[in-house]
Amino acid sequence: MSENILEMQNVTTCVNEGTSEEKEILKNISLNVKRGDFITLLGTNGAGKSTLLNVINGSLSPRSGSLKIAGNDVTKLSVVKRARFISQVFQDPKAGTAPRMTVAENLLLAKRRGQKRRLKLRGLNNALPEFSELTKKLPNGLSERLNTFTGDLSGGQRQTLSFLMATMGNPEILLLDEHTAALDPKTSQQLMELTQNTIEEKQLTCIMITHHLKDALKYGNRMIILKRRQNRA
Ligand SMILES: Nc1ncnc2c1ncn2[C@@H]1O[C@H](COP(=O)(O)OP(=O)(O)OP(=O)(O)O)[C@@H](O)[C@H]1O
Repeated sequence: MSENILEMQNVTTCVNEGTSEEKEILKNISLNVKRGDFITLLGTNGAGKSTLLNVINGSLSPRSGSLKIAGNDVTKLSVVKRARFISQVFQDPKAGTAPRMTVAENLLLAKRRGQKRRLKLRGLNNALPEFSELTKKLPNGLSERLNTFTGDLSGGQRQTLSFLMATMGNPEILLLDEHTAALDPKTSQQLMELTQNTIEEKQLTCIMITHHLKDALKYGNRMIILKRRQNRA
């Protein structure tokens, strides 16, 4: 398959625009991502990797250039509206889940993503067998913690849950921003294996930021290295 799922054309981004602190972060970046690509994104601290993901997820608007996802021009689309195409897992295990909700409640929210919001989490009991099945093969004993508040989970369990929630709806693009970096080596390795298996099984398109060249070479089919611009502070 050679269809481009993401087309980024000459994107330039700027922070603190119009002030003395104005700074260009990305300049004229063009990138085509094919459906099914698993891209690993490397670069030194401050090179602009997270900024690139922020432009894709819509939390940062480009100063110039354009962005298409699945053929739709999303350049001016808000983060919320882009959420039907994109899922992201962040480095911080606290970022992807609601701490005062249980694992099962979080999963139900993820399952109903894009549907009309309801005040009550109806249907939770009916969904429990499905969630039990979904989590059974996952590392960290998550299937034993379905009724635990996510705030009481370990970092590894929480990050595994965030990853499951991000991928259960088969997003067009999965963005991983150093999602294993806060975990111990063994847990990090388990989550990387889960990541690779899920991407393969669901044939997802993924861009993953990592600082580990070994992981970048092992897991991706394409590697991109962002270089920090010399004239930037
Ligand atoms: N809102 C902002 N205001 C000012 N500077 C910013 C802002 N966002 C990013 N930057 C700067 O832009 C540059 C790129 O940041 P970014 O977080 O994208 O880098 P990165 O490659 O992800 O770095 P790291 O590997 O450390 O996470 C950095 O110099 C950062 O300080």
